Amino acid sequence: MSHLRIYRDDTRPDVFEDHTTFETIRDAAAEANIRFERWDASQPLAEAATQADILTAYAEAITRLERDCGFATADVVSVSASTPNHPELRKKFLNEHTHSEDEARFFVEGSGLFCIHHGGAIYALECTKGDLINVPAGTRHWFDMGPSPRFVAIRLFTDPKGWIADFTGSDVAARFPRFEKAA
Ligand SMILES: CSCCC(=O)/C(O)=C/O
Ligand SMILES: [Fe+2]
Ligand code: NI
Repeated sequence: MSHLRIYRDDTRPDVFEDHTTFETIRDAAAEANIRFERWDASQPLAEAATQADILTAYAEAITRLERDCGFATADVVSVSASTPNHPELRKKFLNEHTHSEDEARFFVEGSGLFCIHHGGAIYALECTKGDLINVPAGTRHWFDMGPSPRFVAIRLFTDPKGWIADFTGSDVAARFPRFEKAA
């Protein structure tokens, strides 16, 4: 299940506000300008599904996001414990960064933890299959796929160059709990 914990960024992370229902997660996330929705993710995907297969299976959702939100391109990030370089991939997203465009991700399989740093708080949002998250441009955040990852996420971009991040240089991500869920 999706799960949101909200920590203060200036205290120990053992005190937090906990949200476990869709409505309370959506409303609390909206305080940080995070869009959180549940979308249909019931398209069957073969174990060996390629990026093109996944984009085709979810073409309708992608077209809707492109039309309504101005995204120009989409790609797929699919990582599992058998992905050879998954520890390096985990590290790539693990430090606080921003993007010059909105970060929209649609989880069609598995789960991962988005941490958004906004207004003196850390919004740690575990996204699972069917979740659509949009983190606005310029928002400090990081993402943890965990030590034994399993997720497939569709990423939408307005810049055809794809994923470009500006790292803040902050060590804040290291002060909050990691995503430890096993695949
Ligand atoms: C869940 S998609 C991979 C993570 C990513 O693209 C990103 O920018 C994390 O902050
Ligand atoms: Fe990001
Ligand atoms: Ni949970």
